Amino acid sequence: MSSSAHGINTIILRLEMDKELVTFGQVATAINEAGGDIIAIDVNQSTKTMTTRDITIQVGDDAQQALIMHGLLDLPGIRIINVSDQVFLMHLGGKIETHPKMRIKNRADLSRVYTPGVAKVCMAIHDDPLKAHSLTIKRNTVAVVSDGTAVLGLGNIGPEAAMPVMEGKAMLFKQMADVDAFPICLNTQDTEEIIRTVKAIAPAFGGINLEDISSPRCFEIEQRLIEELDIPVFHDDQHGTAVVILAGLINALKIVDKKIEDCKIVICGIGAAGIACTKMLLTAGAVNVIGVDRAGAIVAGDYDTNSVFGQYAAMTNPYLTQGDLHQVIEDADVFIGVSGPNVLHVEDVQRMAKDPIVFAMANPTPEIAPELAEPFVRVMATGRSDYPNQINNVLCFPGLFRGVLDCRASRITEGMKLAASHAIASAVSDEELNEQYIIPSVFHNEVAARVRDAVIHAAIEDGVARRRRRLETMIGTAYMDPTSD
Ligand SMILES: NC(=O)C1=CN([C@@H]2O[C@H](COP(=O)(O)OP(=O)(O)OC[C@H]3O[C@@H](n4cnc5c(N)ncnc54)[C@H](O)[C@@H]3O)[C@@H](O)[C@H]2O)C=CC1
Ligand SMILES: CC(=O)C(=O)O
Ligand SMILES: [Mg+2]
Repeated sequence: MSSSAHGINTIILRLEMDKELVTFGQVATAINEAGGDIIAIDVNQSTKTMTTRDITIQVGDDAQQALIMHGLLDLPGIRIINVSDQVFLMHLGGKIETHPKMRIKNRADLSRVYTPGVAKVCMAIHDDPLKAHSLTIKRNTVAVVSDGTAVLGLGNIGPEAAMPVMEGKAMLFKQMADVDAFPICLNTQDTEEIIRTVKAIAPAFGGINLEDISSPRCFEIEQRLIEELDIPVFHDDQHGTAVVILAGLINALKIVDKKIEDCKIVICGIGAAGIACTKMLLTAGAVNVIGVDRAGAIVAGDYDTNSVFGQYAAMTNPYLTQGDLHQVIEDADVFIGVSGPNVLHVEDVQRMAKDPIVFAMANPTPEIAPELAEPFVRVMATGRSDYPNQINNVLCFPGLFRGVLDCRASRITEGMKLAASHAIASAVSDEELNEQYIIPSVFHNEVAARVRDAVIHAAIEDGVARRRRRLETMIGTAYMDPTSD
């Protein structure tokens, strides 16, 4: 599936046109009739008989792109020389690179940043390993680790194919919160080997962000790494997503004037994101949460109590509601989808309670297309950037890790996650809050700083902040003071 299958995209067509057989007007009409929007035209080459033009076109999806191509090929005297897709162009050669902080101008500099000078620094860290936090990049680094088993909603596509997502996460870490993140895609899907490998690379990092590792392996991998490492480990798809969902729900419930404890909440997709989201909503006061996976509602008694679904059933579905998604959705106040594409139907949404809230967060294709659901819901959100109300873990992980690195937290507590949710929700003021704006934009310039401050505050309260300098003075300061310890 190409990326243009997932939203508006821009393509550039290089067309060779025989001037005697076809006019540019005919070309433009063919593109417009197929639904394409021409946004730029460049003449690349022109002779008496032939002209080559680059035509930049906005297209809705792959089907529309194919329609445009067919329309053009139906014209006489047209040859399509090349099609370039902006999404692919932006990925050429990867999306990130490393930069040195200073230039080595001469031998004296060389002898300081490298041998022999560097040896002094090595030995200082050898004598006091904590100095690695102030004398190496560890102070500001996060490893974004994936095994490629649950990449977005694309499934087990392997480590190479996971790289573009992990590079994207690294870009976001840097741009949103000045964290230096490294995409690390492992060529193993074995739980023990992943744990061993992450532990082995940990010395270079101040934190570990696990990404797109499928459930249930992700639970053990995260738990073991939390126990066995002295830096924070956070599975973004579980907790980052849960933090942002709760933030969105806090604000959406204000709009519909309902209390979380009174709501029937259906969560579809009881994997990494679904389980963490459930736990967070229960902590926030939800009572009637019903989880639905491929085999229908998860009900106590149907599963071994030690299994993942057995443990899930024990904390949810108090009224033992049974059935598939289309049955369970009846009278639900809230639907949260973290499963796969198009599992929720318009008829389901129509049977929800008054003022339904639908968060269809499967990426890249949501559980229901907003165009279909919107006429029947009060608040609609997706995980995507091309619709309003983007509920995406990018609102959490940059600011959260910024806070964690700045206060050198030993781990990430429930209190820190809850604080992050409230910080994100608070970035939408009461005056701004409306059906189309329940969650701040990913580009809201205060979100990462708010999350960072709230996380540091909670880390101090929970006793997990290890920074030696007076921690209180960090809140509200500029990011990271490199001279302080
Ligand atoms: N918007 C956001 O920030 C985020 C969105 N997601 C999306 O949520 C989805 C799940 O992600 P993870 O929890 O990491 O994956 P996962 O693989 O851990 O869990 C997915 C779960 O959904 C279930 N599922 C799949 N198709 C289903 C269907 N038709 N009906 C019911 N259940 C179904 C699977 O059995 C599995 O239990 C993906 O599409 C992912 O892109 C995940 C994390 C963040
Ligand atoms: C956003 C994200 O992390 C996911 O869809 O997996
Ligand atoms: Mg993810």
